[in-house]
Amino acid sequence: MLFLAIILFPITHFTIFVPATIVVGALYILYQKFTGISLSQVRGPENPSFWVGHLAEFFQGQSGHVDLKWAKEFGGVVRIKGPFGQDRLMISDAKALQYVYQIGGYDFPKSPERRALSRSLADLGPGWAEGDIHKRQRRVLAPAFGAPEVKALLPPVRRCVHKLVAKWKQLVTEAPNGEAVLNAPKWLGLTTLETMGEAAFDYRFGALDGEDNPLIDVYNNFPALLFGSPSKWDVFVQAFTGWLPMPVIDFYYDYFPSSRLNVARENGKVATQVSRDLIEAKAIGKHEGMGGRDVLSLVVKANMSKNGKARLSEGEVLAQMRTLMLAGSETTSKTMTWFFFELAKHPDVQTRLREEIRAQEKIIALRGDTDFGVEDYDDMPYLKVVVKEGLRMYPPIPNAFRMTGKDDVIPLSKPLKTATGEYISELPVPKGVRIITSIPAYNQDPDIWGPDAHVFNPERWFDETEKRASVGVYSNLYVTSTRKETLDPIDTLLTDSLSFSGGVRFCPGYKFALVQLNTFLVELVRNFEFSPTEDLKRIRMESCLVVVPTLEGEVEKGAQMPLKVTLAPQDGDFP
Ligand code: HEM
Repeated sequence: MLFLAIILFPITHFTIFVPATIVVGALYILYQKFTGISLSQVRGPENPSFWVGHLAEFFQGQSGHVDLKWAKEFGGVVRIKGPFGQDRLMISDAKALQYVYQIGGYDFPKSPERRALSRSLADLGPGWAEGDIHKRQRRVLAPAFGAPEVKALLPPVRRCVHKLVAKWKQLVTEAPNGEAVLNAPKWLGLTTLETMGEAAFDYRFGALDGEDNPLIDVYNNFPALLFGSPSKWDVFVQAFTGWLPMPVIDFYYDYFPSSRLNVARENGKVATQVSRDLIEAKAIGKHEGMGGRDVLSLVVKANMSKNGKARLSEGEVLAQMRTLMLAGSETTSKTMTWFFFELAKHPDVQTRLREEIRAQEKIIALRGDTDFGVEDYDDMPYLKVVVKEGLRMYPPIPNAFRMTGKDDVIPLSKPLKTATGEYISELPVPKGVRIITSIPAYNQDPDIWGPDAHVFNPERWFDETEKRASVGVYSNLYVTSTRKETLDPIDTLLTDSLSFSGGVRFCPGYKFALVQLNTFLVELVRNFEFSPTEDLKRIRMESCLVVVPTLEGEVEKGAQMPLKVTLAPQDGDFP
């Protein structure tokens, strides 16, 4: 096939892309002229390029920066341009987001080019699926992520974090002056991968033991290698594929010669093989360390209990595993990295959190225990607000890419000023418009979070009377969409921001993610003190599907965030 792809490269390149570009461009300009609903009244920045519109700025810049700039200048709905002057909408208005995520649901499908991208990353799993197929897949995933099931995942997560603690203690005590400089994303990434392996699949990667494992290689730096620093050509081709028929887009992802796409292909091959081996091992009774309570066993069991069309095919089960591996490890590890970035910059927050941890340690000791449970996390108000604030400031998946599935009217929470100076409270949109939701612009909207919305300030969550009331239920998209009445201790750890998405595609792994985030924070802050290095002045929020920290001038080195780490003061050391 590779041979065929090499032969076809010049053919696909010139006989598909070039003429198709001209035809599609001309057709699109005609279409724009003659379709009924126009978006011309929606304001937005001037188009910098006929070929890529604003997409280069969007994908090449730091995550969230341009979103915040545009939202500040133009409001909750901004018209930006794709290739050939194609209109796209960037949305951060609360009511509009609620409409797109929840009320509209499958009426706002992923665009074909994003579905094809999801397929290349995790096959025909939930990231690719739409409508009934998506519902069916989510029904099989759901039983693995209930509150009791997720609580059972705490011990393996804790075990992995303890391993990291032991590693870091060794590095810190061996370092000159007891101060080590550690690259946080590397260590947190390896540990998250290990927790995903143990808790989700009952599988040991050996990531923290320096073991050779092909999966570690293919997941290491995966988002940065695949999506980091795209050229204008990369941006154009990715957007342009959206105009091609689905089989051609799939062909492009499967065979088009590209070093970036090869990263995804290699990842897919290895991840599918490991997933297949694991499922087989489960079928013959190996890997039963978690007694069948790991996510994979529960998914396989839920699937067995379904009949006929409700059941997932073998390929779909493999796709669920690849999705979980990808969606579960990179998101949590990168979020955690940004948490420690803020803790390093805010010693006051770190000290207060450590004091709360020490106080809870005493309560735990009194009951004759040593380990923190989910209920302990729930009893720690400061820990909760640190997690919420970290997630608000650093949503690891900052945007969702959708399109309008039909002509529609999107309601707005704040009147939107149009190009003619009028104000509108709802926006008519034609079918087929690409929509980019901006979680950073929503999570940092000053009308919702106050004038200090751009500042990391866990305290804000203690002020329940505050401005979030101004947008009512919409400030809390996720909770209103699903379960307000069934609050469990894990649920009350939930963030009110949009970082776990909402509606039909809300993150199914959020409870597990919260268990991980709380465990990492408690165990690491309990044992270590973090402070910034000079390098943090060069930190960049690289937009790589997830938000990867890199250093200005060294972007090609992938994820970097060097932090100074020392042993934490013990009880008597507190001032
Ligand atoms: C801090 C950690 C995490 C954050 C902030 C997060 C956030 C998100 C967001 C925003 C989406 C929706 C993307 C979209 O709308 O297209 C999503 C989807 C998803 N997440 Fe998470 N996630 C996290 C961790 C996890 C974990 C630990 C798992 C599983 C073990 C997981 C599994 C999934 C899956 C399977 C989907 C696809 C859902 C679908 O398309 O129906 N996530 N996540």
